Amino acid sequence: MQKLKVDVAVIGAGTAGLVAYRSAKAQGARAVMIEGGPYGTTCARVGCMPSKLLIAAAEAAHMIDLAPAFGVHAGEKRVDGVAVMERVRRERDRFVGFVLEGVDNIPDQDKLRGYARFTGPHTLVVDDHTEVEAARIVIATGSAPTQLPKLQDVGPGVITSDEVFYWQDLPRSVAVIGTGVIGLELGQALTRLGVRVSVFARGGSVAQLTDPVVLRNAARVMAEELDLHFQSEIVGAVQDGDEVVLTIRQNGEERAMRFQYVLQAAGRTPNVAGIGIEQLGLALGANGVPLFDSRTMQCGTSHVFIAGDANNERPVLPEAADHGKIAGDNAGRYPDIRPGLRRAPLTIAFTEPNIVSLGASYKQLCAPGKPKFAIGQVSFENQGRSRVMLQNKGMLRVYGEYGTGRFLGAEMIGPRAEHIGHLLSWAVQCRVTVEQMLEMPFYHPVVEEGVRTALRDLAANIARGCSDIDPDEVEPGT
Ligand SMILES: Cc1cc2nc3c(=O)[nH]c(=O)nc-3n(C[C@H](O)[C@H](O)[C@H](O)COP(=O)(O)OP(=O)(O)OC[C@H]3O[C@@H](n4cnc5c(N)ncnc54)[C@H](O)[C@@H]3O)c2cc1C
Ligand SMILES: NC(=O)c1ccc[n+]([C@@H]2O[C@H](COP(=O)([O-])OP(=O)(O)OC[C@H]3O[C@@H](n4cnc5c(N)ncnc54)[C@H](O)[C@@H]3O)[C@@H](O)[C@H]2O)c1
Repeated sequence: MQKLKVDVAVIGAGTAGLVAYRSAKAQGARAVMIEGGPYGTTCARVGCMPSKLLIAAAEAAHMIDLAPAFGVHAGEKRVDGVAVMERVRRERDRFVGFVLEGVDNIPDQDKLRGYARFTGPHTLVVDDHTEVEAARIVIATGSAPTQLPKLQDVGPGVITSDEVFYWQDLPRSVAVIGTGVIGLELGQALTRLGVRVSVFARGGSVAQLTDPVVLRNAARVMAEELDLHFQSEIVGAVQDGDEVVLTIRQNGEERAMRFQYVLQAAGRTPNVAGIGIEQLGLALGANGVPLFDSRTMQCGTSHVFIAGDANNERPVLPEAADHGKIAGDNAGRYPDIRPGLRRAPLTIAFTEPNIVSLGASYKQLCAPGKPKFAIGQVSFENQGRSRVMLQNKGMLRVYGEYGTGRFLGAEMIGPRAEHIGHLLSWAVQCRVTVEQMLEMPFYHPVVEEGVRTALRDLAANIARGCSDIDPDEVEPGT
């Protein structure tokens, strides 16, 4: 077996791992990056980029459906599934190509191919061909789609999002399990592209929303377009030829339905099982993830750091990059550990309307021991510009601190919310007050005028010292 001795070993060459490797090198460390799967990152290969490519095609199809309401008629709509998927794969491969170029530029002696597992606190074995002794280690192993026990070993018709972006054609029908970000983004996109889609949720969650008022609104808005079934339990599934017979229990009644595919979108599990993590002797938290400091990415006081989806803190791309930088810097300059830059939280589901949370969530603000907070809100149903664009759906709720008047966060479903989310998360990070936000420019006619309405409502409630919160609405959603 080949033996290697390094300052820093990074496990995983995804976004977090690549950034961690480069950051450790920049600190002057002798570093090696270990990758067991294909290079190219989850984001570019089977995540952010191909999903947004599919959504872009769906938006084009949707504009044709919407056009007659403006008096514009485009003729008969035809979706060429082969061409749609060919563009998704071609453009995806282009994005992956940029990542591969970056990997090619890393010296060969710094790259190891194979799956790493711990054999001791400082030792890793890679696919039984190399033993690595590392003074410090960064775990950046990402996450994998959660496999539902009721759908195990059914057959080729039960898939995850990983398979979707290798399709050669659009399927006839898909059952989506889960109303999280993946389920709603892909479920809506496929519906708009003419695929028969039904979405099943075991509870009532909608993407990352926790504010019960926004959540109810979002459930209604999404159900206007999607065949959405909340409170549905999977009873079982059987592969029958090229279809899956899926049995669902809803309101005590069982129903069997046929779909070409059943897409599991029930969350992602951090890849920390099966890598010998117990060899590290670290305290483990939920999902077996070592307890770590989210400012330094250090696990306990050890020489081990954890970054990206592997730590399950905020499993989105910008956070993976930030985690990787902090972990790599600290692993490189160990034992000089420093807190790195953490930004205001921001998550965006690229559904239409977009679903966004930023800053402190409603659920976080409702946590035991937290002081009361003020709420302001606006509906986009009669908002000027939203109506002009025929996108007058959804609502925004904004949160502020009594006394200081500081802006704390927001949850929303609404038009252009991906941009409004940025604006508001920057305000959270700048720690401005609601009054200061209202002193900023607002053009006309823009969706941001709706944001101003919500902020005015919030400012008034802060000034009054109380909000009109319905007691039925204080229980945060999930
Ligand atoms: C369908 C989908 C859509 C998404 N859309 C968005 C979006 O729009 N915006 C957004 O911000 N985020 C999005 N995300 C989330 C985003 O893709 C992830 O948060 C991000 O890619 C995580 O990066 P990472 O470096 O932690 O993991 P990865 O990129 O998965 O890297 C982990 C690497 O570790 C390797 N590995 C695992 N175990 C081992 C081992 N034992 N030894 C060696 N190598 C190992 C894996 O092969 C992998 O290459 C999406 C995710 C999905 C699935
Ligand atoms: N736009 C984006 O930023 C984006 C897009 C896609 C994915 N992602 C990332 O990928 C992660 C995974 O996405 P996701 O949609 O799979 O997860 P999610 O956590 O957003 O949603 C999971 C869904 O599955 C349901 N569920 C969980 N366990 C279940 C069970 N046993 N049976 C039935 N349903 C069950 C949940 O109720 C929920 O509706 C997200 O957390 C996000 O970080 C981000």
